[in-house]
Amino acid sequence: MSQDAKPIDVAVGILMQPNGDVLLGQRPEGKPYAGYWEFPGGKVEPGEGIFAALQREFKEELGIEVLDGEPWCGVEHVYPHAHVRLHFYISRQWRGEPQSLEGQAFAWQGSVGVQPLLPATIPLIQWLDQLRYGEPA
Ligand SMILES: Nc1nc2c([nH]c(=O)n2[C@@H]2O[C@H](COP(=O)(O)OP(=O)(O)OP(=O)(O)O)[C@@H](O)[C@H]2O)c(=O)[nH]1
Repeated sequence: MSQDAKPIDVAVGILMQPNGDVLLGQRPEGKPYAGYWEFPGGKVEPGEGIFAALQREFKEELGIEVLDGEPWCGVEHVYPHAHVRLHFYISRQWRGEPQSLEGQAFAWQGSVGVQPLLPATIPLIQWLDQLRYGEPA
């Protein structure tokens, strides 16, 4: 895909437990960057709201019903395969336990230790630590 192509909107959810742990998933085989860790989510479909897309992706990938979400930050990144505009939400309320419906690994993490992370997601980890633990930049 050309780097000038219109960015693709992607809805991404950070499920946060009361103790600050967050859920990450590993990209399954067959997708670009397979094996890399990411926050769950996926592309927004035409005519779909971003939060609605997030709810759909969590249902499809993890069997979770996301009940609320606060828009947190946006990140644009140009990959060789796509120019993406990521919309990160923080959610503290959901229903259900994560299940690996697409065969992917997932993990709850305090200080995020899984690697490798998708390049556009790397800066988020430090911002998240600042949000959760008030660490200086
Ligand atoms: N879910 C998610 N996607 C991310 C993150 N960071 C990041 O760069 N992305 C990028 O956003 C895009 C998400 O697309 P995807 O391929 O996972 O979406 P999808 O599940 O709708 O895929 P599909 O086209 O196979 O149905 C990918 O280009 C991925 O590299 C992240 O933390 N979470």
